[in-house]
Amino acid sequence: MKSIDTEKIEKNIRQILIALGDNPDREGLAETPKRVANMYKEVFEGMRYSNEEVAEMFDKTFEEETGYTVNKSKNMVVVQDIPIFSFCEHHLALMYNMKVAVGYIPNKKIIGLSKIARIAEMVAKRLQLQERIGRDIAEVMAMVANTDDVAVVIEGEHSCMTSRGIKKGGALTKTSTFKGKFEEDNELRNEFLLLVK
Ligand SMILES: Nc1nc2c(ncn2[C@@H]2O[C@H](COP(=O)(O)OP(=O)(O)OP(=O)(O)O)[C@@H](O)[C@H]2O)c(=O)[nH]1
Ligand SMILES: [Zn+2]
Repeated sequence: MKSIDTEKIEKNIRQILIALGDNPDREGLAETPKRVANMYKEVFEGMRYSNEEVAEMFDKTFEEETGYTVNKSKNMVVVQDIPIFSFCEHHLALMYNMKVAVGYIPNKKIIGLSKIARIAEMVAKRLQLQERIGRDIAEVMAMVANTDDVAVVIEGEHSCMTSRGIKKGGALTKTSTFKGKFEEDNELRNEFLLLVK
């Protein structure tokens, strides 16, 4: 676990305000460096933890009592439409309208459903790439669920593409990550994609 140096962020945001030609001491801006530092602490919380540490944090599983996996090795659990925000590492720009779908095939134990959303949220709270958010979620899920059979689909809009640069508002990026049986078994992968459509 690492800590986020809010004092350093505060000092540097003040310098950015000066570089922008504004007066950091005027009333509206006086507390802005502190506010931004606190905001960064919140929205980049996931940078404090490795994927292993995130897995330990949300490792709430239940022995599989429902018979869900008995003789049906391919039964999957899917949680979709998990809303997240993130920040692209290239521009520090917001990724928004993001929705995550996570599927896995239980291996003797099942994960508390809210923990799946918590995992997605925590890894998104880093300087990210959409592709890497998918990989991070899949990696943490695999550790918590003790299975390699994990699928993640993410869609999102990137403000670095919609509000600046090429300015293509509405352009939607979709990424997928498949591990284990989802990677090997076309039928299974298609079933997952059909479920989350
Ligand atoms: N693969 C991927 N690319 C991203 C993501 N977020 C932002 N990018 C892209 O990262 C690239 C950075 O490209 P550069 O050419 O270095 O940056 P730039 O000059 O600001 O480029 P433009 O955005 O085209 O104006 C851009 O094409 C962004 O659209 C992401 O999550 N995944
Ligand atoms: Zn960007």
